[in-house]
Amino acid sequence: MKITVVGAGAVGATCADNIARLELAEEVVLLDIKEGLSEGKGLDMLQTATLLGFDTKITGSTNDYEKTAGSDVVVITSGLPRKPGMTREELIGTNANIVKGVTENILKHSPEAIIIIVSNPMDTMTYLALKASGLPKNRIIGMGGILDSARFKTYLALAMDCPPNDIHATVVGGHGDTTMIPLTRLATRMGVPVSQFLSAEQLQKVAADTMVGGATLTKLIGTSAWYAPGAAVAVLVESIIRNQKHVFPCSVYLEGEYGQSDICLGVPVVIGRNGWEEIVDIQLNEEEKATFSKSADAVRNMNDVLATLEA
Ligand SMILES: NC(=O)c1ccc[n+]([C@@H]2O[C@H](COP(=O)([O-])OP(=O)(O)OC[C@H]3O[C@@H](n4cnc5c(N)ncnc54)[C@H](O)[C@@H]3O)[C@@H](O)[C@H]2O)c1
Ligand SMILES: O=C(O)C[C@H](O)C(=O)O
Repeated sequence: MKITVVGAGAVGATCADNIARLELAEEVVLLDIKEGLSEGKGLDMLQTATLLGFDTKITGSTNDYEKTAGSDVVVITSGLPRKPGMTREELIGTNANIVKGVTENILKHSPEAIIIIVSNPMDTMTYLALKASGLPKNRIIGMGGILDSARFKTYLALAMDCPPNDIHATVVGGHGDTTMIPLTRLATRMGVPVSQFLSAEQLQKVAADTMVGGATLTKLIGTSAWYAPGAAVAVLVESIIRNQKHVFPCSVYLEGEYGQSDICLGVPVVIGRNGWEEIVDIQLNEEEKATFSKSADAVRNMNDVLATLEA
């Protein structure tokens, strides 16, 4: 197996590091436009192999797509991150061109690849990659919901003072400060509804903290997060490579599911060797359906901006 990560910045390098440690492929290629960055970070990572005991070749590449040829999975993280006070949506002007160009270059050398989109605004970048590539819909996956769900579980665990791994909870909808939907009603602590442990006010605060989880970190760090995003990508790649069939919330192309069409939005999907293989219907209640529909409207408005950029 061969996996390429495009963008050797904070998120891309963390993805590559996790993927190498998990030995998900014989070779991981890290590509960036900044001269020497991916070669340097790749070599640094490779020098952890004897310390951490993994056996993955790591190749750096300054914009040479020949080196990515024959990749089974490609993760696109190239593009600007937001600064404190910004929304992810404000990145569209710069990142749309980057994501489109990278997608085209990747496919010239890896026509069979499954592509994971990380660059923001992620749902719109996923839609753009799908339209620009013409690939079958199951091979384009936007990563956001896995990260948002990890944050949701973390905040729930902190509020209940319990281990995060005892929590099952999911976030659907868009990967935006106002578009993501933490499904509080369905969250459980080992199968017991979290409402049995937390008041309505506490649950509301957990949901609100989850929604601005990325903004909170951006304010603290000065740029956006990378440890949890890198780990979230790695578990997604692992489910593909090892055909694990995990159900993860991912941004995928909807054709009537959840009442939406011609849009990429976060819903639970089965992830296996073919990419996303099936959409799982959560059976949202009326209130959740209305929130999902509002989230879709906001993402669709962003998708409409793409046409103005191309003009
Ligand atoms: N979907 C998510 O859950 C999620 C999570 C975290 C970050 N992000 C997004 O991921 C992106 C990257 O974040 P980061 O913190 O790693 O930023 P970063 O600035 O650290 O790294 C981005 C890298 O992309 C490179 N790049 C730019 N144009 C390129 C091109 N045409 N080809 C190859 N490389 C190119 C840059 O040189 C840079 O090294 C941002 O858009 C950020 O908003 C998304
Ligand atoms: O918050 C951001 O801008 C980056 C990313 O989408 C995140 O949620 O960490």
